Amino acid sequence: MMLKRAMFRCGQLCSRVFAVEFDLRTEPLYFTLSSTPQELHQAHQQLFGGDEKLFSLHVHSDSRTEKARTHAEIKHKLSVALSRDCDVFEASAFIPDVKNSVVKGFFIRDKSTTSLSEDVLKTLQQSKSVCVFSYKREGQYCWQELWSPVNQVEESVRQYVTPAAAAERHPSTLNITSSDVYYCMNDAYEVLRECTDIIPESKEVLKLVNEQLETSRGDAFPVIVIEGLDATGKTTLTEALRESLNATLLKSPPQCLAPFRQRFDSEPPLIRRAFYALGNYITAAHIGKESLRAPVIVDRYWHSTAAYAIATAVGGRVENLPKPGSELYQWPEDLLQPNLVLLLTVSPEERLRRLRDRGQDKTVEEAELEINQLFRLKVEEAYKRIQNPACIIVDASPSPREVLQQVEHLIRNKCHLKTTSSLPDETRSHAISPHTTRW
Ligand SMILES: Nc1ncnc2c1ncn2[C@@H]1O[C@H](COP(=O)(O)OP(=O)(O)O)[C@@H](O)[C@H]1O
Ligand SMILES: Cc1cn([C@H]2C[C@H](O)[C@@H](COP(=O)(O)OP(=O)(O)O)O2)c(=O)[nH]c1=O
Repeated sequence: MMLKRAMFRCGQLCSRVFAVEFDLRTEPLYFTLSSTPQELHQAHQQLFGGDEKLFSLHVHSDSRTEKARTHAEIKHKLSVALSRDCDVFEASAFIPDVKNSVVKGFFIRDKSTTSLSEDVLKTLQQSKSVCVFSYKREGQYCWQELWSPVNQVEESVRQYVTPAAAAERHPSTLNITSSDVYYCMNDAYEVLRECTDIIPESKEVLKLVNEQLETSRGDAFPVIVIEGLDATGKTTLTEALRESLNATLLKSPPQCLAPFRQRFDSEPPLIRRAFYALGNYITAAHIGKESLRAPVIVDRYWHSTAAYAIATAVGGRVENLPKPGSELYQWPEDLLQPNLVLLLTVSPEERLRRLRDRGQDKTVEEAELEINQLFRLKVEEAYKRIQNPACIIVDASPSPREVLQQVEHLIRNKCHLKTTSSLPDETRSHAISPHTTRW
């Protein structure tokens, strides 16, 4: 029974294209399966041509929360339980251009002569959501079969690995909508509602959302969002702007969600990103109220939520990101829009200096920067591709005072707002007023 179910699931997988993130600097290795032997290309030989043991493992479930949590659990187990002789690559099985068709998983290359990887896979395979394949070679060819630790899979058919053309859209971009980025409040709300049994804090977060549903914003004071990677100077600038504009300072996620943040940060992206998305709607409600009284400065908002989510979801290199203009960079229809979004940018070296000045451990931070170099590049690129409203790039490498002046200048031009602090004393006045025209 168990085997039948596994075979059914694997059968569904076999009609897909497989992608293995074999080398993060290049595009994935793509292959399909065929009942007749197929010669491997040189690129595929690198993975399938040696004499290492090869396995792939995919996580399948009708429940999205169960699927996300099982995937995260397996990722963790593979990273701690396998020996150093094993390479683990991100892998997926998908139908090209079909949204939500991706079944995520891992590809394992075991160079050892021990049976450790088989033992680990045996335990993992006990989960009804996990499907394991092994890969065997014969001369030029390599075939995939449903893996069983006791070799009882007589019915299993040999499916030959067949090199496939690169997919136009990187597979990781197919499942982003409503799994990593939420384009309306309800989608994010539903995910947390599905989690209330396993994560009791979800109830409290949903309660806060219900209490603070967005109030409408009429002709109000301007709303200016400051975005950027960690240590680009957002806190420094937003504090200065609060002074100079006599503004209210808000942030996303809002203070009321701070007690839950750590809990949700330890959850897989599906749940963690829903939490951050809801944070924006609470902040939006605060913006709606506060902008009736004064200009509002927001430290991170939707751009951060979407850019970090997309950069985490998209494996490998920057080229794998959704192309500029993709619908994945659209602003959610039901989320209050700011008047201006400014993206602070500094060179990686300057960022490192600022992180250090802030007291972060030098070696830990350097190692992190190195490992996450690709991630940072992807976040920054995603920031720049988000539309309606798009962000304006601000070079944040000069002194805090110069950055403030530059930003004040932009605000004056774009929001028709007079600012006071960095002007000469005699010209200072409380010159900020609400707008009579629509922003
Ligand atoms: N324009 C600037 N020039 C030099 N150092 C800066 C500048 N802006 C901020 N810093 C310093 O860099 C560090 C990070 O700034 P911070 O405002 O906390 O960044 P963020 O809020 O984006 O993480 C702090 O130590 C801060 O004093
Ligand atoms: C607002 C937001 C932040 N983040 C991430 C980005 C940063 O790595 C991290 C920092 O958040 P932040 O609250 O700005 O912390 P700090 O004040 O210490 O800089 O949270 C998201 O992943 N999604 C979001 O929606």
